[in-house]
Amino acid sequence: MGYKRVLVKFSGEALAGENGHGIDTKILKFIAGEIKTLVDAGIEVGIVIGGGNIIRGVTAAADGIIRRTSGDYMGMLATVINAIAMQEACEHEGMLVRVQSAIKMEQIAEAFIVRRATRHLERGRVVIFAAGTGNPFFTTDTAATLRAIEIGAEVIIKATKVDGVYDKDPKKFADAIKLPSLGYEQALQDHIKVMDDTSIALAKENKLPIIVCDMFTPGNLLEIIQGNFDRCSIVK
Ligand SMILES: Nc1ncnc2c1ncn2[C@@H]1O[C@H](COP(=O)(O)OP(=O)(O)OP(=O)(O)O)[C@@H](O)[C@H]1O
Ligand SMILES: O=c1ccn([C@@H]2O[C@H](COP(=O)(O)O)[C@@H](O)[C@H]2O)c(=O)[nH]1
Repeated sequence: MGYKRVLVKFSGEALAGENGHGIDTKILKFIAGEIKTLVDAGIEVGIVIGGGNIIRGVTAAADGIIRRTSGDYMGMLATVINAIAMQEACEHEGMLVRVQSAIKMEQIAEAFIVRRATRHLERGRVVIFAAGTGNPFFTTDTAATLRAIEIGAEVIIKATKVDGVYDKDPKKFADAIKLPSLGYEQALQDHIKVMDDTSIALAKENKLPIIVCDMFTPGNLLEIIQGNFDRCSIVK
């Protein structure tokens, strides 16, 4: 068993590394190396990267000076910055990469066209989907789930700072218990937070399994995609 076409959503926040903001090129290089192991294994890879290392709409709008919609567009632009950085890092590792943006910006990225994206994937190119869904009030988790469904990915993998889904936030509670496998309904009822409810509902409706794993464990992504679920959680 194993997957042939996957969508991996990487944490934007984690790109910042120890700086706490911006982009740490050592982390970019590490992630590109992990993506290369998938491409070398013949897996078709779509990618979404968050924007939390630069700006989130909710935070930008917190004191009422910036409107939420503007903050969200700023957040979507942040994901384009991350996508371009990741494209560079992947090309540096020798991969063929295309960035497709949900907001038109023809000088720096292709527009998102699903048929074109799938053609790139068939040809072994990594496709990075930028600018989220192109709409405010959504997140890159939802954008990643949407793109996964559109391109016919067999799974969405949320590669983040925790190694799975817990009964409560493990970054806040030392006694949090890991849940290796859970149903969509439970994930929605418990508001697991590691993925937002909109993305879980969309995945549920389209029977798309969600895997949550640690993005910093070398070899983790390939192992999971090849069918070893020991070091992750699966929502299905
Ligand atoms: N039930 C839970 N199980 C696991 N992690 C949880 C849970 N509840 C909250 N979290 C938190 O969710 C975080 C991951 O999701 P979040 O979308 O916030 O981060 P991200 O992957 O860095 O996203 P972005 O790309 O927007 O920066 C984890 O770092 C963890 O602290
Ligand atoms: O479809 C989308 C996706 C994202 N946004 C905004 O961008 C930021 C960054 O994305 P994260 O998922 O938080 O990493 C997000 O906070 C939103 O403000 C959006 O509006 N629509």
